Amino acid sequence: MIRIKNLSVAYEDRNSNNMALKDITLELAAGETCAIIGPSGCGKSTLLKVLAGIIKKFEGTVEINGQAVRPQKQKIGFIPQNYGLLPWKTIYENIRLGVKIKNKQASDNRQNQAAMVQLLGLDGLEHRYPGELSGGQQQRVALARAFLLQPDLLLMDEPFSALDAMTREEIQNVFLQVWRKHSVSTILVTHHVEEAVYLGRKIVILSATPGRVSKIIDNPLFGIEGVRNQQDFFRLSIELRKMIKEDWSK
Ligand SMILES: Nc1ncnc2c1ncn2[C@@H]1O[C@H](COP(=O)(O)OP(=O)(O)OP(=O)(O)O)[C@@H](O)[C@H]1O
Repeated sequence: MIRIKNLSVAYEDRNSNNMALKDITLELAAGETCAIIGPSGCGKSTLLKVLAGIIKKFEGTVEINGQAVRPQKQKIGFIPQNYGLLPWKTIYENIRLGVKIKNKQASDNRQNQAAMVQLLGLDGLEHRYPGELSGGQQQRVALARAFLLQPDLLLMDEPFSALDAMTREEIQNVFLQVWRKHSVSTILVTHHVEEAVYLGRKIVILSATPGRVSKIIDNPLFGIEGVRNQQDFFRLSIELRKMIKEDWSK
């Protein structure tokens, strides 16, 4: 369970306080996915950084499974916009990085790793370097690394934004396939309404700077096989787009 209560974050500039997030309250049940959508600069990345334990100075409470955020104790997977792969390490080493840091007896995980490599279609690429892979393949490596860690919480910051439309759809499906198997609690930041409807069990709309929660939508279409081609999917996407337009023009 992820519990955020009255979270406010301000960046200290030389002369003033720059409020990035204001009074955010949000709960996410274990194994749930949540898509965050908000205008540029409203504090989405800031929210992920608080949850990842990178930003430690804030007001309010943030708990992962009943405990304050402590990345040394909890397993938090973070996929940044550029995938966060180390260019000087092979794909094999990159995938192992998370478990290697967290679990000293990482040898137990070799079987899991082989299964994950197969699930994500990375067979045969293990000895290459990130620079020798396509964007979509690098995204798969980042997902394999995050899922292998079996994190308490997975954070993804616009992870599919650099991909072309077809690859994006394919990787979204890969994400859902792996998520179904491992049910990892996931918070995903996106600028795409359809992506929010496809991947978010909960959809959170944030208002313009400083980010506040404008709406939380329980998405009835999440996880339905083939939903992307159904009328309901288009209808909800249009409704959501309308809500967002109204909210952001306030
Ligand atoms: N290190 C920092 N110091 C001062 N201000 C910052 C810092 N990082 C972010 N900000 C400011 O905080 C606000 C929120 O930034 P953040 O990156 O969280 O927004 P975002 O919603 O992720 O934006 P985008 O959608 O454009 O990526 C912005 O006004 C930004 O200028």
